[in-house]
Amino acid sequence: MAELNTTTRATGEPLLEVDNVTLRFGGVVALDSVNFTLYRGEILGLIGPNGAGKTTCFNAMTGVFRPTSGEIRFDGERVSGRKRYEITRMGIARTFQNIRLFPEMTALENVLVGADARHRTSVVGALFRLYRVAAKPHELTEVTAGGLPGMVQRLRRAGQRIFGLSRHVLEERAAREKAEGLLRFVGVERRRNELARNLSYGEQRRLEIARALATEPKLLCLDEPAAGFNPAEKGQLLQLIRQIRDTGVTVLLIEHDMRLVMGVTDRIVVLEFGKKIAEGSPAEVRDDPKVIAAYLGVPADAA
Ligand SMILES: Nc1ncnc2c1ncn2[C@@H]1O[C@H](COP(=O)(O)OP(=O)(O)OP(=O)(O)O)[C@@H](O)[C@H]1O
Repeated sequence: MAELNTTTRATGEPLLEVDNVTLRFGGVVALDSVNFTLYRGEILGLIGPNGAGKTTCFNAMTGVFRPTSGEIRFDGERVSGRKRYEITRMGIARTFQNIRLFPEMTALENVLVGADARHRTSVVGALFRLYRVAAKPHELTEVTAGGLPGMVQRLRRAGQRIFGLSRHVLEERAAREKAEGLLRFVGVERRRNELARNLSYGEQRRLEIARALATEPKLLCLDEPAAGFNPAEKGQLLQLIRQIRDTGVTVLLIEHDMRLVMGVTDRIVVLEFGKKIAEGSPAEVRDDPKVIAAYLGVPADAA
């Protein structure tokens, strides 16, 4: 199935380096001296049987857990020890195994929240500021009170507020347009004003991807994005992942569906019991006796 892959667009330049990472939960060694590099522009699959350490690896990359030892570098900078929002701003976004949207917000608002994680001035904050400023009309009508100094001071304050407001309005408008573009990109633009909880399961999964893309990531980590999908939806997801990569975003994919993984990834890293047991092209990994043994549950030398 490797022939289904699009041409590798990786530049050969490392984007994310997992350097000898070990992560323990008490007595459980979830990651055991794991090493791999993700190259800019590639789609890398991270696979392995249940409990192999895939999600823990995502969690270590995105600041949920700190490695017990070893280091993760992104774009040359150390990730380990940074706060989650800092890592988002560095350019790593993710989706979750279990969908984590804001169910009582509209699809569009969910994407705006993603954009907000990135912006210097908060777009969501701007919406609230709009109400606050609109509630103070007396400051403009009383502008002549207090003589010339008071007038100048009030005019300056009003000017600053109006200037600040217009900047926020412009920023909010740009964010809205971008969010609508992302909803269009993932194919749920018709549902933009619908509450997230009313979207179908497949639409919610796509919405999660749009929200992650709104943070303008260099790297998008997808944790089992095809879980619960029918074959047609999996085919559409495969296309979407390729399109995401074609926009210049590097993709790290955890997925149990082998057809999807083999069809869309450029390279694959295989974990088992927290250790990396194989790495290579989809064809190499598919034919690796250690991988076959890990999946079939038989010793490698007997596979
Ligand atoms: N927060 C935690 N506390 C304790 N143990 C944990 C925690 N998270 C994961 N583990 C353990 O670490 C190991 C790796 O789990 P992880 O969820 O990373 O595997 P996975 O490869 O993502 O599995 P799956 O495919 O089932 O999602 C497992 O033994 C798991 O029980």
